[in-house]
Amino acid sequence: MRYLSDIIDGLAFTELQGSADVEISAVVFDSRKVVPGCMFVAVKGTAVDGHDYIEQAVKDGAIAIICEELPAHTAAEADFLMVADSAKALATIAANFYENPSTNLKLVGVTGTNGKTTVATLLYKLFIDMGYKCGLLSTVENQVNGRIIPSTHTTPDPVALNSLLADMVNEGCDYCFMEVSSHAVAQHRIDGLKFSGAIFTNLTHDHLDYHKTFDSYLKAKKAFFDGLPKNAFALTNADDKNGNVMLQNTAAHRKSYGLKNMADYRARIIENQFGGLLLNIDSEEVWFKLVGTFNAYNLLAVYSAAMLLDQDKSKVLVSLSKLTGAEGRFEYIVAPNKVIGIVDYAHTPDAVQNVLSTIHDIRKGNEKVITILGCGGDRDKTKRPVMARTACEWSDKVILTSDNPRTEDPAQIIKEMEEGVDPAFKRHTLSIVDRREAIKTACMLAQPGDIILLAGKGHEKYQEINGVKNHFDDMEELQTRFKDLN
Ligand SMILES: CC(=O)N[C@H]1[C@@H](OP(=O)(O)OP(=O)(O)OC[C@H]2O[C@@H](n3ccc(=O)[nH]c3=O)[C@H](O)[C@@H]2O)O[C@H](CO)[C@@H](O)[C@@H]1O[C@H](C)C(=O)N[C@@H](C)C(=O)N[C@H](CCC(=O)O)C(=O)O
Ligand SMILES: Nc1ncnc2c1ncn2[C@@H]1O[C@H](COP(=O)(O)OP(=O)(O)OP(=O)(O)O)[C@@H](O)[C@H]1O
Ligand SMILES: N[C@H](CCC[C@H](N)C(=O)O)C(=O)O
Ligand SMILES: [Mg+2]
Repeated sequence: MRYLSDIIDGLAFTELQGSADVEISAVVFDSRKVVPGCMFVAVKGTAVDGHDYIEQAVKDGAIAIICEELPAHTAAEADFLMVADSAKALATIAANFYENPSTNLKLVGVTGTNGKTTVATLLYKLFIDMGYKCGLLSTVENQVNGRIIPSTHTTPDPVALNSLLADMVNEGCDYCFMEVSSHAVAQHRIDGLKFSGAIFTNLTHDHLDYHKTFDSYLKAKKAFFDGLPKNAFALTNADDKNGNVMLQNTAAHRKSYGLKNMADYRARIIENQFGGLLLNIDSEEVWFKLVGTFNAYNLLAVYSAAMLLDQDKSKVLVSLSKLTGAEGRFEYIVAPNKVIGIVDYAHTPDAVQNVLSTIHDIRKGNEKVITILGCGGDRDKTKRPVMARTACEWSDKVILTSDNPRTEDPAQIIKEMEEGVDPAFKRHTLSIVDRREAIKTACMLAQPGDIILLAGKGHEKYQEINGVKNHFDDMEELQTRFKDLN
C-alpha cells in the first residue's frame, strides 16, 4: 500500500479537492481497470479522452483523480488533482508508486527505426552470459532474469513499465535493457525513468501516420537523448545521417560507433556469409553468428555499450561471438530440395532493402530471390508503395500479400503497395491476399537453391484481422511447406 502523498511526490498540481492523505491501492489510466481505492489518471488519447470516464471511475471506486480539467461535477468521494499534462504526470506517479525502480538498477534504452529489438536482446543475452541478473523489455517479449512475460508493446505504458522494473529490482537484477519507441517518447511513457545509457541505431522512414513529418519523428527520438542525466552515456551511430543530432543537446557523455566515419568505437567487415560475420572490431578479429551489414552495426552498438558499462573487452567478445539474434530476425531454414527460407521482421523500406541486399551479398551464385511482403493496416500508408518498390528492385519475383490488415481492407492495402511497382516489373509480381496461400505459391515456384524471403511479421504468432488475432506463424508455415519440397 502506498500513500497519496508518496505517489504525488515531485508532481506540480494546481488544485486539490480533498486533502486527506489516503492509501492508494493501484494507479490506473483506463476506467475499465479501476479497482476500489485506486487513483485514476485521465489521459487525453488519440482515440478518446480519458476525462470522459472520470465519473465512471469514481463510481467504480477510484478515490483520487488526476486530470487536466475538472469535470462539471466533482464527486465528494474522491480527491481531484489538476495537472498541466496528465500523460507526464502518469509517468511520475507510476514511478513513485513502484518506488522509482529505475534508480535501483542500470537501465539502458535503445532507440531508432530498426535494430532496437536486436540490440536490446543481444545486450540482455550478453550480460546474462557474463553472469549478471538482467531484465529485458522488447517487442518480442519481456524478461525478468529468464522469466518471460509476454509483451503487448515495444515500450510498455508507464504503469506496466515501472511494475516490470520493480519486479526486476525485487529479483536482484543489475541491469535492464529496453527498447524506447518514438511513440513511447511522444506519449511520455518513459518520463519517470532514470537511464544509465541510451543507444541510437538509425533513423529512416516509418510511423509518419503518427508523427506526421520526418522532422517530428526525429525530434521524438532526440527528446530521449535530451532527457538523459549527465552521468549516463549517449551512444550514437556515427554513420547515420542523424546520428549527431541525437547528441546535440544531451547532458550525457557523448560516444559514437561506426563502420565508415570517425567514431569512438569502430569495426570493419572482413567476411559476410550465411554462416555469420567476421569483423575486425576495436582491432580484434572475431566471428559472429549474425548475418549482414546491418547486424555489424547492431553488434558494434552492443560491444560499445558493454565497454561503456565497464565490461572486460575479451570476455565481451567471447560471449558475443556465441550469441544468436532475436527471434524472427533473419532466421532461416533449408528444405530437403535446398530451397532456403528466411523469416525476417523487415517492415520498413530501409529494413526491406537491408535484408535483401544482405541476401544478395551472401548468396553463392545466381539463385533466384522470391520475396513475400505485406504492409500493416492502421499504420503509415506512405511506406506501402516504397516497400513494394524496394522489394521489386532487389528480388526476382515478389508476392504482395497481407501483413496485419487490422481494421483496413487487405485488398486495398495491396493496391496501395502495387502503386510502387515499376510497370516493367509487373509480370514478376503476384498479389495474393491470403498470406498462407502466398507462402504456398512461393514454395511451388522456388527451384532448388532459390531463396524465399518472408518479410514483415518475424516473431509474431498471429495475424490481426478486424480486431481478432488469429494464430499465424511465418516460420511454422514455412516449415510445413518445406517438408514437401523434395
Ligand atoms: C497510437 C498509440 O500509440 N496509442 C497508444 C495510446 O492509446 P490512445 O492514446 O489511443 O488511447 P485512447 O484509446 O485514445 O484512450 C485515451 C485514454 O482513455 C482511457 N480510456 C479509454 C476507454 C475507456 O473506456 N476508458 C478509459 O479510461 C484509455 O485508457 C487512455 O488512457 O496509449 C495506450 C496506453 O499506453 C497504448 O496502449 C496505445 O497503443 C496502441 C494500442 C498502439 O497500437 N500503439 C502502437 C502504435 C505503438 O505504441 N507502437 C510502438 C512501437 C512502434 C515501433 O516498434 O517502432 C510501441 O511502443 O509499441
Ligand atoms: N541496424 C539495423 N539497420 C537497418 N535495418 C535493421 C537493423 N537491424 C535490424 N534491421 C532490420 O529491421 C528488422 C527489425 O529489426 P528489429 O526488430 O531489431 O528492429 P526494431 O527497431 O526493434 O523494430 P520495431 O520498431 O518493430 O520494434 C530486422 O528484421 C531487419 O530486417
Ligand atoms: N512496431 C511496429 C511493428 C510492425 C509489424 C508489422 N507486422 C505490422 O503489423 O505492421 C508497429 O507497430 O508499427
Ligand atoms: Mg522492436
